[in-house]
Amino acid sequence: MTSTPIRIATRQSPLALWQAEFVKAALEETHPGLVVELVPMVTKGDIILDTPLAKVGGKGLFVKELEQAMLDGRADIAVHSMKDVPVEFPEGLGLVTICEREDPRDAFVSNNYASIDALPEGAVVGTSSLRRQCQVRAKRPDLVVKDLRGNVGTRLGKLDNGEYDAIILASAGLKRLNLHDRIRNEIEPEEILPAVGQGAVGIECRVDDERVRALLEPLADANTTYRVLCERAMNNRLMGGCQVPIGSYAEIHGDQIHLRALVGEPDGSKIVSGEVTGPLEKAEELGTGLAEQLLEDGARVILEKLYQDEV
Ligand SMILES: NCc1[nH]cc(CCC(=O)O)c1CC(=O)O
Repeated sequence: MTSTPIRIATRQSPLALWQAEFVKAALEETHPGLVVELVPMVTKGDIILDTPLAKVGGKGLFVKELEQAMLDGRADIAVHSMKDVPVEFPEGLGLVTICEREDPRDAFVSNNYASIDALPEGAVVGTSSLRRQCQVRAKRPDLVVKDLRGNVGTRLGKLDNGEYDAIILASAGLKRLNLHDRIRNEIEPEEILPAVGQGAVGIECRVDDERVRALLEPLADANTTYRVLCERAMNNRLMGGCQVPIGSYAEIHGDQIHLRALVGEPDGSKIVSGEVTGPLEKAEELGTGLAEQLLEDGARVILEKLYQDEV
């Protein structure tokens, strides 16, 4: 079978390349004869590596160039970590496929300590995520949280240099890069709620590209899709980007979906949390409903201060 190749626009970090290769392999396996090519690109987020992301307006920093390539016809799809995908898409593009989720939990990584609880007073924890910072500080106000940027390898290097006593990373990223052995402790959602969509890979394409959409369809995982859409509906109502202290986690039990979520002050001094359970086919309504409840319960005050705008 000869056919036009499918071109995947991708960043060049090891994790981004792993994800693009994963989708390439899945497409080629599902559609024998199909040719899939990677189109490596550099995004603004890759260039501004020294400024804390929260200060440069993290939203979408890593995806704009990939989206432009799809709009210009230089690429057909882009593969994203769902937790980095912004709420809105440019006209003509959409997220059409969500693949099976890897471990959604955060991982505690340290050369000297076994868990957050085991850290001594004043220990330095590396993370640039306000969500992680908020939950770590809420649990252990005595710890010092220090900014930590760069791709997974860079972050591990900074830990090994002794700049931090421990760092927190997504388990999924470490597992994908064959770095499972660096995980000292899988942090359960009860301790730190993961980011919306964490551990799931999603695929974006031109919404009117019927051929590509049909080719992508078999790669979708129904359960992951319900869970991530539920989490994202909650996040969308809160207008959350990756730089807002919002955690959430949806799980499926039979035909029911259970969603937990929280919004906190970055310093952990206040956390508003809640949960909801309901029928799977109502996943998105449940997410929006939980967001409304969180706003009523105090999240509105926290978020309006962060956004300096009405929620
Ligand atoms: N924000 C960066 C990012 N985006 C996705 C992952 C990990 C994999 C995933 O969640 O799918 C990571 C690294 C991390 O947070 O440690």
